[in-house]
Amino acid sequence: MKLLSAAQIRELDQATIREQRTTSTELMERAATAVAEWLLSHYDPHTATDVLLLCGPGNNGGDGLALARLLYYAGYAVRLALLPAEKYSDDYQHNHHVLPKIIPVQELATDALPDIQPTTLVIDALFGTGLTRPLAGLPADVVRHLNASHARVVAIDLPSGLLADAPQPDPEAPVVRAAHTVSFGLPKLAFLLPQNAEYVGEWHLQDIRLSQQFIDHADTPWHFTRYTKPQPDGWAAPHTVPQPELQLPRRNKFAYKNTFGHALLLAGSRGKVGAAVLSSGACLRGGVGLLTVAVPGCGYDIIQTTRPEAMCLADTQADFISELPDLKPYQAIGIGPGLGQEEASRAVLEKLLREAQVPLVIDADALNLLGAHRELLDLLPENTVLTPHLGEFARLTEKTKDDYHRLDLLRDFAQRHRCIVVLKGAYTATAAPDGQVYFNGTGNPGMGTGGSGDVLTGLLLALRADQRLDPLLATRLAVLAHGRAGDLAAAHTGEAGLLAGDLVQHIGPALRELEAGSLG
Ligand SMILES: NC(=O)C1=CN([C@@H]2O[C@H](COP(=O)(O)OP(=O)(O)OC[C@H]3O[C@@H](n4cnc5c(N)ncnc54)[C@H](O)[C@@H]3O)[C@@H](O)[C@H]2O)[C@@H](O)CC1
Ligand SMILES: [K+]
Repeated sequence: MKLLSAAQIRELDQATIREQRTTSTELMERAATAVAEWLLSHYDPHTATDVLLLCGPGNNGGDGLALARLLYYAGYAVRLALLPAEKYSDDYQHNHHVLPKIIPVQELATDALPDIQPTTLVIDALFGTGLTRPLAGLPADVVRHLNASHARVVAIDLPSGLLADAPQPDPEAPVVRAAHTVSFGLPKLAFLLPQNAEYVGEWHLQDIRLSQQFIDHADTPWHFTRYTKPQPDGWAAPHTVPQPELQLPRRNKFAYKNTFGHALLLAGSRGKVGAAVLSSGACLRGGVGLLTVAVPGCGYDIIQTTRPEAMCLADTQADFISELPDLKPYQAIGIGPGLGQEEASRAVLEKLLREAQVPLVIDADALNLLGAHRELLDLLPENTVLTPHLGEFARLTEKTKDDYHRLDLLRDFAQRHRCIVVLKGAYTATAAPDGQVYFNGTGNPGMGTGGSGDVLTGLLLALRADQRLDPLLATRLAVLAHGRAGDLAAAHTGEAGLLAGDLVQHIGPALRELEAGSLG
């Protein structure tokens, strides 16, 4: 799904009103109803006995007023605290007018801040996408007062004070720290950045039937991919059932090994042969046709024993890789997991970049070598996939000011070097050579464990060797399936107990779920 800017979201609201011949008041009612439904399914009216709605003067505040009415009728004990302003939006005024008179209303002032107890459920409807400047004065006092309480906060659309699509111009200005943010239709770019996690909390999307036509035509570089269960095809389901965004094509009954390619993995050094074991396991589970693993001499017995399905080439050096094998047999080549940074290994990487005629996947120490020898970046073949974590990415580019700056650098890097960059993190961001960026929605914090990246490299290598997939689809599928494997694994092990080896075990089931027409 696309991520739109605050300006595009305003246009989207207007387009929805025009296209559906409805009114902004009705759209606000839909929005408030959607939030009320979310609250009803999360907080019982009998236990949430003190619900305080903080409302600003615009449509976000209007949502809050409409919500107060709906919650009152649903049996919640609600009270309102309103920010005074010179001007209120029309729909704010309408919803103020139709508010049941029995609901207590307080006008906010610096010396009249609301009573907030740890047991109060606070709905933040101060500001949404219409925020134009950092909070100051009374609104800032209200937000500081709220953040100092131990109350649970649910933000409508956006935590107040946060911009939907840009960094905070004033880092000193306060932003509401919400436990949950309930937003409409599409996620906002701000939700996906680590620097905003403390404000956004968990975010949830409620469908309010915003214009799909407008969304389809909207121009944006930002996309979000989440796992959706595929619908069965054939007789069981009509064509009208939406299929997931990303699908792995089913294997043709007459397909043979060549379709799935012969991959070469260069990995491992003394003390880090485990990286080669994990990565090769992931490549095999990723469905590669044939796999050859090149390791230093010390890794030969290990690979032959742990991965009998793979062929193994032993380097003449015992401790690190110093030789590039003949590249002719291979349809895709991966390099980096546990490689080390010996000069001989750097020379192998350089030779590979100069000679390779097939897709490359570059990870870990191979990225560190690129960072230390930036002149090698000019040799990257088009559509090479690089998989840095934040630290490795910083070594390839420059020190970043904030998460937005990092995204700019990411897009710029992918465009300049005509490659695909997978920036690993909570919402792994894949940047394509055309500057489009795809955030991934699968995965969990348990995957922040040694070897998890090696598994992604192996899986990516398998999908890049698959002759049926284009480079970007292969990369996005690998990232989605890697996260999904993590989620399936964590269901058994818990997040803390998750090991990279568990990811390998769950790649098969994750890929099966992503197969076109699969019953999941
Ligand atoms: N437009 C629509 O049709 C819909 C809008 N919706 C809601 O409307 C919100 C956007 O509404 P608005 O565009 O009215 O904007 P907001 O309600 O987010 O804020 C705008 C108001 O805040 C004031 N303001 C902005 N920055 C300020 C600051 N730093 N300090 C003090 N005052 C400030 C503005 O002067 C204006 O009065 C969305 O986030 C969403 O919650 C939903 O009801 C869905 C439909
Ligand atoms: K809000």
